[in-house]
Amino acid sequence: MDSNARESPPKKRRLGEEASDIIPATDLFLRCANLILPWLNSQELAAVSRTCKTLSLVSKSLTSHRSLDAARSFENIPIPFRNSVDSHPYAYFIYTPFQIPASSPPPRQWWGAAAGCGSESTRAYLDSVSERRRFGVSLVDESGEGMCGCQCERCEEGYCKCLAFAGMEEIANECGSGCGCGSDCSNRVTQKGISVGLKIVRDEKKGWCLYADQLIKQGQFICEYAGELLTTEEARKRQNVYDKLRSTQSFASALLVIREHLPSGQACLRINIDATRIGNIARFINHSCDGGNLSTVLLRSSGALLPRLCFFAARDIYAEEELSFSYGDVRVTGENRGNKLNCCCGSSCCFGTLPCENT
Ligand SMILES: C[S@@+](CC[C@H](N)C(=O)[O-])C[C@H]1O[C@@H](n2cnc3c(N)ncnc32)[C@H](O)[C@@H]1O
Repeated sequence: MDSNARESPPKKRRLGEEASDIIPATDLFLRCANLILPWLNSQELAAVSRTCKTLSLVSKSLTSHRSLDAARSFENIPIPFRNSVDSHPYAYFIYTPFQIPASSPPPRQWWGAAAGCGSESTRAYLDSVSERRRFGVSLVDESGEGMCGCQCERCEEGYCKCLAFAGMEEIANECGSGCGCGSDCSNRVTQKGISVGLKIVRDEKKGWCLYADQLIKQGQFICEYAGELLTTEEARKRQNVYDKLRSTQSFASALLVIREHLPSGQACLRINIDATRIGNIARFINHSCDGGNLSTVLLRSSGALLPRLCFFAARDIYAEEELSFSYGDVRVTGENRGNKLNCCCGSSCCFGTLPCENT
């Protein structure tokens, strides 16, 4: 027998090891990559993809999956990114469909791969989302015996006679965790998540923008503004950091300060929601000096401590229209911070600068 044609010696097996148990090293490497890479943020993914061809291919596939759904299956329908302006395929942030307490450091989230151990943790989180039914921070104890709420079994859209009779019409607008009606109740429109076609489109001047991807009828619910709930002290700290980042690089923050005037007219509740690191697709809604095409409503489900900022269509909105609202009055709030941003809303009444809150 020719020495070149000699068979290589059989691979040594450990006791009890079957031939079918041996996974080729490349397969094992690929499996590990598919388990680990979906947990990485965009910068980490880019760094890893430069190390070898296999990781570059896995990263490419993850990137294209990520660009197909900013909402990572947390919403009823996917919300894709569209970019014909530069080379950013998607924006990286952690997705939450509702307000959550501030988290430091931000958690990791599985994104971009169809199935695996990470997708199970996403599934568990999704189940807890539907369990909580978007009530927000609650005043109702675990047993469901609410401080407020009703025993209704059926309510009309936008109206529950128990909430009105209890003298709570100014405070609670939707049924919540203390109510007897179920999640199918028609007085829980904003708790059911996003049901209109949307997409996130890149603009040269404004960065990412939220667009309608279908006709949205006047009054239809779009989404709520979800993110981390911050104390005012933490909001001020973060705003300083964001201002500094913005002065050295292109950086878009999404920290919103909301003031709720309570029925007495005297007290004012201040809510700071930061969607910069953890948020939902509302973080892509840009400012328009003419008020835009969205109306904002502070909605509180019965039993909830804090209201939620919800966006509705202020008029019929056509597919391919950008969604926008007014961030505030530029003449009142714009004076205070030096670091002003140019407004590119394009409306005929544009003030030239973006409103900025002195947090
Ligand atoms: C809540 S984010 C909106 C999404 C943002 N465009 C992005 O790329 O992530 C707010 C930031 O968007 C930009 N922006 C919003 N409205 C704008 C406008 N009318 N003109 C220019 N930039 C705008 C500013 O950088 C602002 O700080």
